[in-house]
Amino acid sequence: MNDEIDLFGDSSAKAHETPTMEAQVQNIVFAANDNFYKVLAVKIDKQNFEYDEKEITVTGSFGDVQIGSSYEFQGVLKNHPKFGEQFQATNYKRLAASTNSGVVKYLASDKFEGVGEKTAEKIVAELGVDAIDIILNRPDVLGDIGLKPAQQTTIIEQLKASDGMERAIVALNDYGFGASIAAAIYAKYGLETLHVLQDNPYQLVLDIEGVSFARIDRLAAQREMDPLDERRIKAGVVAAINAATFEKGDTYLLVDELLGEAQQLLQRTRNIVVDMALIKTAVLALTKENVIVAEGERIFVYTIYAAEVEIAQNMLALNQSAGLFKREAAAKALAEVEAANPFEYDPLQKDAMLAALTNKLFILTGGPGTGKTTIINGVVEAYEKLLVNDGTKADDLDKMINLAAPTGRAAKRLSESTGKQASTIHRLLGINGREAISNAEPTTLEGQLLIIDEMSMVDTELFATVVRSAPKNMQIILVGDKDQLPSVGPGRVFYDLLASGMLNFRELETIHRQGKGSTIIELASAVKEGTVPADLLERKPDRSFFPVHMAQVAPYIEKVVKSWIARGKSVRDMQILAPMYRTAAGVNRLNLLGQSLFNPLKPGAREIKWREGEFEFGFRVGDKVMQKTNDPENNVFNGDIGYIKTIMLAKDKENAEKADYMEVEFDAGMVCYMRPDFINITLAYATTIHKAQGGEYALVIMPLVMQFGRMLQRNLLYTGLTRASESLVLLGEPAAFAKAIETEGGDRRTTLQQRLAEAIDGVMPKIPTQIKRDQLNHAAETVAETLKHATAKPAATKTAAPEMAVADADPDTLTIASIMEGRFDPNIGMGDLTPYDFLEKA
Ligand SMILES: Nc1ncnc2c1ncn2[C@@H]1O[C@H](COP(=O)(O)OP(=O)(O)OP(=O)(O)O)[C@@H](O)[C@H]1O
Repeated sequence: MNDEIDLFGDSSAKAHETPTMEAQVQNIVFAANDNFYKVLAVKIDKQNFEYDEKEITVTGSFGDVQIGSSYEFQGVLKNHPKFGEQFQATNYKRLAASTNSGVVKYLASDKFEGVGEKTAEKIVAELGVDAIDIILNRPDVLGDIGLKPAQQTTIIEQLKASDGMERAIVALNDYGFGASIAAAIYAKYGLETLHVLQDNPYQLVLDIEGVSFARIDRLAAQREMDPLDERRIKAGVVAAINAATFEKGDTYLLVDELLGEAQQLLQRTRNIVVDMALIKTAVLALTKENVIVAEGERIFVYTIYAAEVEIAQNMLALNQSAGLFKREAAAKALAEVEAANPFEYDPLQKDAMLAALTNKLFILTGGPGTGKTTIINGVVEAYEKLLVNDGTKADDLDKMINLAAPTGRAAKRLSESTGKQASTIHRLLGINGREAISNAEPTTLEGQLLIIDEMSMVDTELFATVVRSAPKNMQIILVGDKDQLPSVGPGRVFYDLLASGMLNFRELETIHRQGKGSTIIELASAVKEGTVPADLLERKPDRSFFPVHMAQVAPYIEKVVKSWIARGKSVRDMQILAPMYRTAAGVNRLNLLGQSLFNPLKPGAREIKWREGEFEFGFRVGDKVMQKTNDPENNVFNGDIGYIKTIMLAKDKENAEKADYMEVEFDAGMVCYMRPDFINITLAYATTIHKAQGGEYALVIMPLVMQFGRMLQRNLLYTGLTRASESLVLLGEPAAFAKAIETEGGDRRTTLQQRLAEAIDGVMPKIPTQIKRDQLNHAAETVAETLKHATAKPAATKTAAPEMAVADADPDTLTIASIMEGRFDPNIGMGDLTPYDFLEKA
């Protein structure tokens, strides 16, 4: 039954070079319940690689593995830090069963309801060791040997399902899909998986997150699928909307933009000409199939369109219902909580807490140090008191309140500050972050209350999933800082919910954090207000701004870092943040600098040379690194920070596979990386501000130079500097600081506020609304025109940074105008001041 499925005709040739073994499964040590990942204990019959033992652990994506059956496994031998040598299978196939007892055990297992050991023994006695293949080929054989009809049906259906699943997994392994993504694909298509893969692999682009158009296009090209096939054009259109909305954070695209983007994508990946008429036909077909929705000139992916509508409807309905507790009871509980506090809540805080306790929906925003965490704590405590008064047992309280945040790091901080269990939103909803969120089947939340912190980072689709998972009577409190960067994914939910003015919210204004953190917070407030503080360049106990040119950024950071190290401080407590990767003040360059200072290459020490595009560096033991993708199997997620503990080099032949190998220690535990996995980590002495969202560091060093160009935006600057809890070192051009403040970037095109208004008026949009052909014709003309001009335009030239060196400016008389005009020499006024001074006194 298990003929090797060779979709693209190249796997058999590779099989010879790939480490391969035939082995009998002794036991299933672990089977993930939400994907195909399994750990098997096997006894080796034969292998084509060096390995002295007879038994080994095999990991990988497998279907319904049968204990006692023999399989051929292909993959690599790895050295796991905890579990020793393991065979990591990239694919497998079942060989003919080798023992009768194995087949009996399988048929008698609880997969086959109503089939006991006796019946299983009877089947094997009659049909022999090949019983399963015989039944699959000739199902009526079970009747012939006298099984009851119900038993026949159970066995045949279960065997067919398991066989189909196995074929699908083998094919998915062949494509190189990992366990989670394979599970997402199988969850979507079930027994149709093979059919979809063979007939229209482009469907995966539409249905499964993380399956890129380019990847499927490469595979389809190998199969010589027609590049003008309608299925390809449709997938290209959807991929183009997804790419454009993700890049800009908008929830929709204008139709003329879409046609242009789609044409470019479809032409680029196969180097062909795609007629606009074909794309228009595909757009029309997709609107008819409800894959995309057109509303006037705006085109949405259906799931995002529906997500905005759903969020609006749910939020409004929730907002109109009263909370579980009455005002008097809530006030009494709050007074008790406050009495036990070392301080009194300010009036705005009190008001916010009362609103949080007595409304079904409550939204809280505030800058750093205004007491958001304090309010979460107070509300949780008061809520627990109220629940106990209402008869909830103390042991059940934890189940009643869900605390969640969008990233692992933010969840950890929430858990530390509340002393209660907090999880990522994904984990709370039981979704692994790999399947398209619209395909995910989240668990229904339990309990009475859901509090989400760092809400500004939550995107439209994730929040729609939250809303869908929360039972109608669940109270929701959303907490965040609206002035921070919006989510990475499309939308700006938190901002829109607040800006609509239709939902219960409070904004905290009084800064309560005293002492060390205070002038950083003052600076943050000024940035938020859009003003450059007069004391920007003054030295404060906790912050300083060193006015330097781009070329001096690295040498100055070096001084700051050396001083940090000299004071016995650790790399763990500091972070260099920059808005972008390139330039001499960008993340890449500063990572190399950070590495050279914190972890210089010692003579004879190991280093694995690596390259990310133009960025070349080496991984060393001790390096601070960041995970760049979600890896639910190892419990590490995009943005998690770890430290390299072990490096093995291929040339030293220290591991069985004689390969380059690293082990990285994360909070969640040790994770191993082989060369193909190295792209999942990068150096993290410096990171982008986006990646640092939700994190907090004792020291933040942040360069700001005009060369950062478009990235100089107010909310980016604000997010970066509010990551600092004790010390902040800004360095660069004051003009860049001023430009960031002037630029209220991040204006995303979304319709959530419009949907809220429609919901309140009771005129919800009809889903879907179809696009008209004349609208497309008009759009196509615009695109053709734009493209014509675009080809005629010379390549964009970089805008030069404004001249800064005018030597007669005095920092004491610094004005915003002078900064903006560049009438300021960044070096004047530095005198003997060095970063050492700042840090020595801090
Ligand atoms: N009413 C108050 N009186 C005195 N101190 C307060 C008051 N409210 C909060 N604080 C204190 O101010 C500090 C900052 O509060 P909190 O951590 O809750 O702010 P936050 O908004 O969550 O800040 P961040 O976003 O930076 O984490 C804490 O030390 C807290 O104990």
